Amino acid sequence: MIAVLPEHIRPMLQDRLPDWIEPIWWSDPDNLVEMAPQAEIGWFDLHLKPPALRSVQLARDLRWLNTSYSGVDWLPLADLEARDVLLTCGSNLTATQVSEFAVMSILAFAKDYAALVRAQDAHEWLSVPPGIRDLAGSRALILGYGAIGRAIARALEGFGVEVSVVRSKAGDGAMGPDEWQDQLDSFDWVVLALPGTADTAGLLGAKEFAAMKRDAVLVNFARADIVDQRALIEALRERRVGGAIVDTVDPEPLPEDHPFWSLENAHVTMHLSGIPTPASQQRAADRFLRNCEHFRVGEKLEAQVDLQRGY
Ligand SMILES: NC(=O)c1ccc[n+]([C@@H]2O[C@H](COP(=O)([O-])OP(=O)(O)OC[C@H]3O[C@@H](n4cnc5c(N)ncnc54)[C@H](O)[C@@H]3O)[C@@H](O)[C@H]2O)c1
Ligand SMILES: O=C(O)[C@H](O)CO
Repeated sequence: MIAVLPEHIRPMLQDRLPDWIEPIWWSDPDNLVEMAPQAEIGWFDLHLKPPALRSVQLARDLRWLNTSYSGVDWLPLADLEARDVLLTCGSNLTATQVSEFAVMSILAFAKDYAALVRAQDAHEWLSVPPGIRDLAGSRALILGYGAIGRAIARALEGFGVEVSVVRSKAGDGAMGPDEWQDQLDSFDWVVLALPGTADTAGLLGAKEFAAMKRDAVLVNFARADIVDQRALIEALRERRVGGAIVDTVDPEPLPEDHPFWSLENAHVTMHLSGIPTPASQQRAADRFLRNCEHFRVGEKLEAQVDLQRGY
């Protein structure tokens, strides 16, 4: 069976692929578009890049599509479902690194680490700390309690933060999707770790920012369109919220004159938190090989996306 696979994963896969797989290695977007029509199994990693979508469209023999990305909102899910294509994603492959980025940014915001760096650059000895927030004793609401939400919760709890969580079904101490809105005024950090789906689009807008504590910080390591970007910019300008840490923004990359660059209370982390590292790529390769065995015998695949639900 022909599998069109990424060249950069080749060293981790090559000698371990089962003999029923005939690999074809792609290395750049044009190359992928060219090879896609042959793919029965495809591993396409080109988040938000037009050639990825073109390749999915051209791969008419595709039976299983794999991606290292956790969020699959950029893929034509209804089309894949209509074509009976199985989709596996990168859920849990980068959760620890995303959570490290999230907690780093929260700490940097709390202590105003950027001001320390600026002071050092200016050879200026500060006599008072620029940031006076403590994590210990603060309260965080984490929306989305999957791989990333859980990793962020564990890390924040380690700093003494009191964490409340929301997932798609209430239970085991987690709130359900409609139970958090009227409690927004009790959190210092509102952290998004949700998938981008029809249900989560525009989940936070002017109404939610008005309900948050005036010094609360929105932390978005999920998807930009979960947040009404315009309303967030307005809330930041008018200081109706304390700040925002945004890993994902719309558009990406941000244009030169975008307000997020210059708003003092906005911290931009440039969607870098989930960029694959050698360790996460190794995990991706190992999972792909396990999934080859599941696929061969018709078993459910690891990290298989529910195409109707969208994650
Ligand atoms: N910033 C980055 O670089 C980066 C990296 C990886 C993932 N992500 C984003 O983070 C998302 C979450 O990743 P994950 O691996 O933790 O996913 P996951 O599938 O493990 O967890 C998703 C969680 O969201 C919950 N959820 C879904 N819809 C909900 C709703 N309407 N209300 C409340 N909870 C809901 C689910 O119950 C689950 O707990 C991804 O879909 C992706 O969009 C971003
Ligand atoms: O979903 C993911 O894995 C990251 O956001 C990269 O797109």
